[in-house]
Amino acid sequence: MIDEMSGLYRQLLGQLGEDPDREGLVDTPKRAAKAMQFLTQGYRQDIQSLINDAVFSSDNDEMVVVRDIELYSMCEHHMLPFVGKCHIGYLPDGKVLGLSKFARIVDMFARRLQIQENLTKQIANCVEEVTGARGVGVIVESKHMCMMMRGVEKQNSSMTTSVMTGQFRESSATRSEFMRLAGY
Ligand SMILES: Nc1nc2c(ncn2[C@@H]2O[C@H](COP(=O)(O)OP(=O)(O)OP(=O)(O)O)[C@@H](O)[C@H]2O)c(=O)[nH]1
Ligand SMILES: [Zn+2]
Repeated sequence: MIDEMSGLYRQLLGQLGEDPDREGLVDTPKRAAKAMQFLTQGYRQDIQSLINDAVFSSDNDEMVVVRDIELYSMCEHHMLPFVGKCHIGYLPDGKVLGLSKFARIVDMFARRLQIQENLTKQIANCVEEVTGARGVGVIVESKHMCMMMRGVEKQNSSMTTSVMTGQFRESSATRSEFMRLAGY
């Protein structure tokens, strides 16, 4: 896969008017292919091995919030990065998830070609499925390079998306508690 992708990057360099054989670029196709593979590794990950049974029984049924998980993804329209943070809250129902797994779930979905709305929903659905929670809230706030480096070239706008399920959707008190704990 790396070799084939390197070939494509080499062609791309040629299309850009570059000389792929000049000193600075000799290893670039391979590096770019490896980088792209890393940035899209979410396609090749499996949720079961990622969670690795790190779901623990607990009789604490109060809200858990993990905030400020940094997020690097790429938009499916331009294949340019969008960068930001994600906050996840859930109401456990007898089971809690290992803390690091929230960040792993975010990365698994972020390292694919995405739109932010779908990414937010996929994270929420996954946390809900894995924990069997009474409700899940996910907020993603990010800046899109396709709006900053090109296109409308707006440097200061950011996009916030949220998905609330179960009790987070039904109860405004639960939602408010989540927003407060997430720092809003
Ligand atoms: N809703 C949403 N839109 C996104 C996201 N990432 C990129 N976009 C938008 O996708 C749209 C694609 O619009 P097109 O008109 O097909 O593409 P374009 O000519 O490159 O658009 P401009 O960016 O306006 O120059 C743009 O409005 C982007 O800002 C995302 O995560 N969510
Ligand atoms: Zn884009």
